[in-house]
Amino acid sequence: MSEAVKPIDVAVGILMQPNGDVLLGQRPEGKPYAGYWEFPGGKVEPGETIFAALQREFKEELGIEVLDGEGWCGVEHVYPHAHVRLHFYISRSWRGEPQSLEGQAFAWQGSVGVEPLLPATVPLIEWLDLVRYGEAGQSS
Ligand SMILES: Nc1nc2c([nH]c(=O)n2[C@H]2C[C@H](O)[C@@H](COP(=O)(O)OP(=O)(O)OP(=O)(O)O)O2)c(=O)[nH]1
Repeated sequence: MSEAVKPIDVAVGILMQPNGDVLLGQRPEGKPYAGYWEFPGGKVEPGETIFAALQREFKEELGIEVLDGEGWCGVEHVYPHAHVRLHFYISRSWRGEPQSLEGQAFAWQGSVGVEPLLPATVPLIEWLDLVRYGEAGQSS
């Protein structure tokens, strides 16, 4: 079973504007979970640091340069297609305007209204609201 398989490291970036809005992208056709929404990112390549992978993915997917990032949390998830270990970073500092270089849709979101989200990302949204808006921002 999958416990013998080494998880695949994935670098995931949450770009956060001063008002708390965050950037989500929609997975393109041809990938597992096509059409699902996610925070931009991708697999870490051999020999690459997580943050370097994050910078490379943002350049490739969105044409922006991530200048700074703070490791936020790690989540492991076993999908039918892969066992992934997600490394989430929050970045408040980047250069350039996101462009859809791989044909994917993307959207800045305050309270996250796009769906469906990738299953491993769903629980993050509630935790993220605590980072963005504090306890007072919790609706229930
Ligand atoms: N980018 C991203 N990936 C996520 C999130 N949540 C989540 O479960 N994942 C999973 C889905 C995938 O199994 C994996 C990311 O791999 P990917 O296939 O998108 O990576 P990649 O762009 O390097 O893909 P490729 O080169 O193989 O085409 O992480 C998330 O919020 N953002």
